[in-house]
Amino acid sequence: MSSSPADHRSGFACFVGRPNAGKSTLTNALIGTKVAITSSRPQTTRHAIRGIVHRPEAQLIVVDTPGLHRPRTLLGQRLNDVVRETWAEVDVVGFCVPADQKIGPGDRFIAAELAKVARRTPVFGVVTKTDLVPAERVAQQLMALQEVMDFAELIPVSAVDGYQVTTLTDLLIGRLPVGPALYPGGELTDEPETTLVAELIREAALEGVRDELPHSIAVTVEEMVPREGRDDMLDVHAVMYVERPSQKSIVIGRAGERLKHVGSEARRQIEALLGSKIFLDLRVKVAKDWQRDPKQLRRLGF
Ligand SMILES: Nc1nc2c(ncn2[C@@H]2O[C@H](COP(=O)(O)OP(=O)(O)OP(=O)(O)O)[C@@H](O)[C@H]2O)c(=O)[nH]1
Repeated sequence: MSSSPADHRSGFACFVGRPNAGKSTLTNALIGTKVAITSSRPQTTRHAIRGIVHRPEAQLIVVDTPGLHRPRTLLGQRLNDVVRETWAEVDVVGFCVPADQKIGPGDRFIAAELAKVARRTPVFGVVTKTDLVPAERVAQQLMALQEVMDFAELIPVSAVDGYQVTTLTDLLIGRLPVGPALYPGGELTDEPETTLVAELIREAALEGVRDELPHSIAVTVEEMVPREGRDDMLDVHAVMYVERPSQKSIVIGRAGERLKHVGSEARRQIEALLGSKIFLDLRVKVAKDWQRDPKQLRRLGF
């Protein structure tokens, strides 16, 4: 661990907001590397993946939580528990509302929950995706957001064109306690590599399946080992779980085309993450109703 100046700050932040608010993309923009999972489908972030902003004067650890939502399954309940636990632990929370959508009941539901932690933890109102709308619309959204609850800061940002991403980072850092760096320099995430690899495969699989049910796919990495006799190649053995045989045929596709595409897309992402060539052995299995079965949930890492 590097030595830190006396006024060095360190601590945790997380972004909350309804599905698709842009939390993962914003986390990636802050960190500058792809660690959280983005997808155009809602509620795809499951793990509290952390990315770390390293600066000489501060270390900001971003915890990316799943979206808070009305729970219908055991998995849904666990996700909400994770969200609340995360809020209780962090130093500052960013509540994300997209600039291009009206503030609705979903946002108010989250704001009401957030108001409970706002006494102890500063909550920022963050208007995301400002690149999608004209400036007047951003201003209107800021005013509408101000009505929802008392924020410690209000700030518009765009993760896509980088607007105010650094300013937001500065403001977040300003709320961290004085303290030494908590993680060694250069480390971007403390998730085990296998979890990140599994998430990348799941993301690729979700992009491939245009119809339904992001929650019906889970991925585990069974083994990740260097290829014998080569130091530039890893063998990755992974299993994609679906809930029903019908879903299995969807993810495999006609003559295996879809699975092949998912495999090569995931391989590209994993190679970029690990900086090594990989061979991906990806199999599909049916784990009946895994979302409702505590034993299976545990095995799949929830
Ligand atoms: N134009 C634009 N699109 C964005 C921006 N940020 C995110 N998006 C898009 O909005 C969609 C949702 O973004 P995510 O970052 O996955 O949203 P999220 O809030 O993490 O979503 P969940 O994981 O479902 O809770 C994706 O298609 C992103 O590409 C932005 O600043 N500008």
